[in-house]
Amino acid sequence: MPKLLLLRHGQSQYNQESRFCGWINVPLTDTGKEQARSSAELIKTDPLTSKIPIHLTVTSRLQRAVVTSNIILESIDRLDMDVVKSWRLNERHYGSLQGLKKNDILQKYGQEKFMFWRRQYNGCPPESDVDSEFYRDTLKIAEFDNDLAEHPSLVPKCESLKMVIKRLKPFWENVIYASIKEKKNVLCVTHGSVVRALLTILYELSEDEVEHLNIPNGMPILIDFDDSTMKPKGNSWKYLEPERAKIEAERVRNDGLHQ
Ligand SMILES: O=C(O)[C@H](O)COP(=O)(O)O
Repeated sequence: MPKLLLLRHGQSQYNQESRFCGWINVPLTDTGKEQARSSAELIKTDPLTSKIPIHLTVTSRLQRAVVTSNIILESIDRLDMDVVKSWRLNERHYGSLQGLKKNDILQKYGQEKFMFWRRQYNGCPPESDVDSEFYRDTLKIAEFDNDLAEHPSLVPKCESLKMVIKRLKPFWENVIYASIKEKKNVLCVTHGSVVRALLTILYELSEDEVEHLNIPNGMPILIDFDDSTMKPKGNSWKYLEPERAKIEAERVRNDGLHQ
């Protein structure tokens, strides 16, 4: 039964500072690195995953995900593994909110608008100013990711979850799902919005269901695929640590709500 191990990167500098991050290429904090090591430990020891050979790792172009995957691969002694990196696994582009403190945006625009931008399926933040310092990392990724360099019209200035699903689908079909169909196990280390987007694709979540989904840092999710239908088994995904994931997801939901 092929498997997908899916997780959000460990805590980043902007997670710690409660700032909108998107495509700004901030590093992991020490806590984030520790979370990556704990994820690896869990993958190595949990009876559901300890015997599973991982065949392919996929991650984004942002260092918080790349470093999380490197730490995991080093900890499970699989630095030899093929790793595919793509902008299509990048966090949702948070437009002109990138770099700003979440609570400042809440105070300025109110909770309804704040949560619309953070969680609604069609919630697209205002566009980035392409000359601003907060757009520099976007331009750098656009230059060095071949796929994006060849399709400059795809470089985002802001994104809703709906837009993330659209740009993610080709990578899902051609890389992740293509490997799963060959009975390979895939590790995908990505970002909160991309995990939400993948779960929406896999479980056909409604706009309302995905609006209430919050993804904690560094907590592996296991998805088994049925050998004959090649669809996810059961009607939901499994966190390796479900109780802790619930608590941490609530913390993510409340990010920025208090000063
Ligand atoms: O890009 C970001 O700011 C975070 O990684 C996700 O933030 P959110 O939980 O506010 O969407």
